[in-house]
Amino acid sequence: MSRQADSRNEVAERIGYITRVQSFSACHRLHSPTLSDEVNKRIFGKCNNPNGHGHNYKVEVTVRGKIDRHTGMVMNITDLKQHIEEVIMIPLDHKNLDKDVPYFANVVSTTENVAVYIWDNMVKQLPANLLYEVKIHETDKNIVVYRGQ
Ligand SMILES: Nc1nc2c(c(=O)[nH]1)N=C([C@H](O)[C@H](O)COP(=O)(O)OP(=O)(O)OP(=O)(O)O)CN2
Ligand SMILES: [Zn+2]
Repeated sequence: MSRQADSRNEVAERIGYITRVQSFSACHRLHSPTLSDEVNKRIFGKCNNPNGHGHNYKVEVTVRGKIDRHTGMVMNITDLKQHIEEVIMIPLDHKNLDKDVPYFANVVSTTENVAVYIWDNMVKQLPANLLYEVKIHETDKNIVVYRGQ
């Protein structure tokens, strides 16, 4: 091993990324309380159906941080699983997002806003500066990324 590599092994910090994937099922209706019924129908089309529609969402939660030289981990995935259970599964799985989740009473339940909801709650639970990205597959074709900006 070269001297440079030796010195990197001794002092340099390695940055790693961990992604945990979690699926949940929920229904919703795209409808903005700040727009008329007519405009809602025009903008959201079939997704404004008064009785709603459902998705099998797939969420990817990514954390970024130093690989601890003692544990070999950015964070323990067992802990990440527990946070995902509390932030995603308990409040959102098998729920009507608009009616069961108070946050969406006045916030349109687009996938962008679901990603913001997950980010805002996940960031409260994780150690500072660890959360990197929330990616949601609403369908196989519709994917949203939010990085807290
Ligand atoms: N910017 C956004 N646009 C739309 C969202 C959203 O969350 N953000 N959501 C919807 C609808 O809720 C719905 O998810 C769209 O479903 P659909 O068009 O059926 O999904 P696909 O594109 O995968 O289906 P195809 O019919 O095969 O194209 C709409 N817009
Ligand atoms: Zn939808």
